Amino acid sequence: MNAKSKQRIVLKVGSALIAPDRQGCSSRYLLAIAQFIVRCRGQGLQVILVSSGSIAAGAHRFPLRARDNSTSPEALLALKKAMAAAGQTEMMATWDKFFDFPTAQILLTHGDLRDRERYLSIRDTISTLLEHDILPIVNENDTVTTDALKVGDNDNLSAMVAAAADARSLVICSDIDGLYDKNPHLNADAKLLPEVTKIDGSIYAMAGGSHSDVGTGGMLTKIQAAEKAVSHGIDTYIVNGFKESSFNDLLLGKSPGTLFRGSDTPMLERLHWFTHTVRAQGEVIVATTEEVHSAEDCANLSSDEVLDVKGTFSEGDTILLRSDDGTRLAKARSNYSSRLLKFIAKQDDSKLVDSFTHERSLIAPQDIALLSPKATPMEEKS
Ligand SMILES: Nc1ncnc2c1ncn2[C@@H]1O[C@H](COP(=O)(O)OP(=O)(O)O)[C@@H](O)[C@H]1O
Ligand SMILES: N[C@@H](CCC(=O)OP(=O)(O)O)C(=O)O
Repeated sequence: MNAKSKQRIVLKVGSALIAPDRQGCSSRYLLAIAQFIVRCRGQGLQVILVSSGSIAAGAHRFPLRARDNSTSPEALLALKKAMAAAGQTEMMATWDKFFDFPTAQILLTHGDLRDRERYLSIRDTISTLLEHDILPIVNENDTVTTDALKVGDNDNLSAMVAAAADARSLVICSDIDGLYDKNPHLNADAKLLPEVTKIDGSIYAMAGGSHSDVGTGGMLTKIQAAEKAVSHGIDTYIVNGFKESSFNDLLLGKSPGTLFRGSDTPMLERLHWFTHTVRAQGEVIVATTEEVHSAEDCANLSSDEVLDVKGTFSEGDTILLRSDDGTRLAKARSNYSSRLLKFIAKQDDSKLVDSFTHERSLIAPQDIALLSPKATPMEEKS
């Protein structure tokens, strides 16, 4: 990590702040956020903005269709994508008006981030923009995404971007003060957690979904994002973006909401990308947990240890290694397609198996990430 990139901050802004009334973009909350960005840059920080809100901002362009209850799910999805396309330009124009420095639009899908070559290209572009004092504004490319291609929410996207940019901190601006021990919209006695030192099942259990009709994911996706970011050494804040005081506090070095402190022992860059950004396209079931203890065990997996192959994947795709009792063991890259792997695993003829595997192991040794046995929702999503 070079010293310069440690000065980077990623700011994620939720839809409710962009278009609070679904009547196009509003400067009501964005002014304070824009001032925060200007002041961060004034302090020598490089800022990357991850801005949600294209759908919320574009909704008012489709008043009749959006209110029509008879619209099919397919037509609704097409409508959302059209709203995103129309709203994205409006949102970029709105942000642009606040600044006397240039902004640049970056639209990404998960398909871009999980491909190593494209990922590295995204990283280079972000760095080049920052070196030229241009503010990158990132959003998911909602118009082209499908279920298989999308990240699905901008909390996780912002953590992936923060890791790619090697940021020092990630600030997630929401419509609430931070993470509470239970959903405060449903529980009057909910308490705010000022700091979370360890993200485990008990933290995920506190998170509920979104109550608004513009937010995506609620607290669950924010915790997933924090888990991704802290393992990269990135301090992650969830703050209330409606309150100007949140930004004043942050500038004074105070945490106005919930802080998840970045790990002192961050994962290696490629391993982090593989663990937290790439998703598995299929599963390989092995006989017992005992067989996979280390990355070396994975790399040496033999065909008779493979019990089953699930899903359809190609050579070079990422797979999840699971034991037959369901334990998640590792994420790894397969050297074989699912069809060929199934065929090899079924063979009793060891000579035939050897003819396939003597030059190439089943699992590619350079990309293996061991997983903790207790799956968290973050891992289930990866
Ligand atoms: N434990 C919790 N603490 C705080 N908010 C929670 C919790 N569980 C669920 N929520 C919901 O998450 C919402 C914030 O997420 P979301 O609606 O997706 O907004 P954003 O647009 O900021 O991403 C809160 O307003 C609240 O309704
Ligand atoms: N990409 C979508 C936003 C998705 C999203 O995560 O929204 P939010 O929960 O408001 O941050 C859009 O621009 O409308």
